[in-house]
Amino acid sequence: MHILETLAPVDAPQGSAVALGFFDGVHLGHRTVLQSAVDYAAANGLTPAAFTFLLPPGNALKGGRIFSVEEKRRRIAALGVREYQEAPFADFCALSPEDFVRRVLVECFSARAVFCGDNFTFGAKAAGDVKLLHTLCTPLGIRVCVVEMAKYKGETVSSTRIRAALEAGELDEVNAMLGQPYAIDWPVTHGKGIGASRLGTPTINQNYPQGALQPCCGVYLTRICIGGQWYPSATGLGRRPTVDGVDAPITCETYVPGFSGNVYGTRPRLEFHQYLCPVRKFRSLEELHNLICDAAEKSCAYFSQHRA
Ligand SMILES: Cc1cc2nc3c(=O)[nH]c(=O)nc-3n(C[C@H](O)[C@H](O)[C@H](O)COP(=O)(O)O)c2cc1C
Ligand SMILES: Nc1ncnc2c1ncn2[C@@H]1O[C@H](COP(=O)(O)OP(=O)(O)OP(=O)(O)O)[C@@H](O)[C@H]1O
Repeated sequence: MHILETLAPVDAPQGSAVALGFFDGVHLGHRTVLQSAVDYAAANGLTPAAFTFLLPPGNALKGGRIFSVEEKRRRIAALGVREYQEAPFADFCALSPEDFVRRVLVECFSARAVFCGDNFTFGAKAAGDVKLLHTLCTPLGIRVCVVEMAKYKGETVSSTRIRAALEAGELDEVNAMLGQPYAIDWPVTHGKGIGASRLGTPTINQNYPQGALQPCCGVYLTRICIGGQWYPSATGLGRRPTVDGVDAPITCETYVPGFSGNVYGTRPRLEFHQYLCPVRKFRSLEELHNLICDAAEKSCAYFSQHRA
């Protein structure tokens, strides 16, 4: 997938079929939009493309980010999008709906067809809706394809709903709506070294950056990809009441049984598969050690049954 980080013409000599949206989570609905554009492009000799955008970290327009920029790109690339435009929000947010169609769809994408869901809005202050998109695109020979809204348990899937489920610790619901396990890939940082020196369970620390949505604190069964290999693992996300004060920062730490190696500075992918229990204050480090080993055993058992 070719990534353009500015509002500039993409490589689409025969024109493109473009999926439109922010796509945080690349959830079931987003997948339908993106896949429809890819399929339409293949059937009509067009370039499969997506238009999305970057919001500054503190921007609350879309809530906390479900995925890193890289994770979102990875999932969209896997669907077959070839030209991916990720413009800074500030570069186009003041455009009127008419100017959005001209500057973005015509001048950047040479769009022949655009794909979105029923709730898609565009242009300054989200003034344009699907009806206006039809009105503006049809005379220009751009086909507007509105996909059916994806539902889960009878209700529309949305990034907002997935954020709420993540915060509530409803990981099964989250993963069902995403269509793939929730995952992070934050850089590995140094912890206090207690895990390796005093607990016998060294951990990989991947703390959430500003602007990222932090899921419900707790202990999770996870798997982690290091050097191209997946390992069952157990992750503690929370304040570590056993070793830290109550107002210490939240950390995200993963114990990978059987793994030893230096991963500082790398960005391993960590997939969350099951919520196990809340984080607790233990009376001794031994009890904490037992919890971590027990969670790791459960993870190994889980992945020996569920080949992902
Ligand atoms: C699977 C797992 C579960 C954890 N659960 C808890 C917990 O319930 N209570 C707690 O105080 N700390 C918990 N932790 C965090 C540990 O306190 C932390 O990993 C340990 O102190 C090592 O910290 P370090 O990275 O600074 O060396 C957990 C860690 C893991 C990996
Ligand atoms: N459930 C869904 N089914 C089909 N398409 C959807 C669905 N949800 C969103 N879309 C479409 O996917 C594209 C990206 O949408 P957007 O990123 O705004 O997602 P969202 O899930 O509605 O997010 P939020 O909850 O943050 O508003 C848009 O074209 C939108 O219309």
